[in-house]
Amino acid sequence: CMHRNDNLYLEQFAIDICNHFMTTFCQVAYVKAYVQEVPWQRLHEDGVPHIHSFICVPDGIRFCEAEQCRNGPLMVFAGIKDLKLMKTTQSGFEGFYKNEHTTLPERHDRILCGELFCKWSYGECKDFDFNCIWKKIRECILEAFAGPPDCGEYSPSYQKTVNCIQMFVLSRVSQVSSFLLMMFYFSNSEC
Ligand SMILES: O=c1[nH]c(=O)c2[nH]c(=O)[nH]c2[nH]1
Repeated sequence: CMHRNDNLYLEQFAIDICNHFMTTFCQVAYVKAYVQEVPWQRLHEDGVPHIHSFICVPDGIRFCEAEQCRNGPLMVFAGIKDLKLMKTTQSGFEGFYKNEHTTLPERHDRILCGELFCKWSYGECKDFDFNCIWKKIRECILEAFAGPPDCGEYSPSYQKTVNCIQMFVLSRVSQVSSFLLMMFYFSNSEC
């Protein structure tokens, strides 16, 4: 059980586990440590923090991985999973390739709803402020998905939106050396 504390990184915990197994057992050839946060938030009543009660708010689960082969570099990855997002308007599906088999009509106003999974790598560096970078990437994802709060932004397809998010994150966060983003798209009846 880890407490949310700005000096404590999930990533550091995963790195420590890798180091522990590599240095303690000489027969170990490969270690991979996966750590994920459970998003408990303390309950508040009229602004007063509750002494013992919490609520689980899974609005994007933080996880990380540290991986090492003996004599190889220690690789660190982090990510967000189970992040459900929806746009109630300003979304369509248009401009896709069509031939004689195409039955799907173009749409210019629909609900876009999906679950995002993303994972990025930090390369070999271990001296980043992992908490700050994770928060920044989450903010970039939300900003690129939604657009400005007062007017939003039109999405011509979820593929285009996924691409915009990827470009936005890579342009804003230089510490990321690779970035994978997948969106599991829900049709309207599953939203
Ligand atoms: O944004 C979309 N991309 C698709 O590839 C697709 N396919 C589909 O049926 N609806 C949608 N919407």
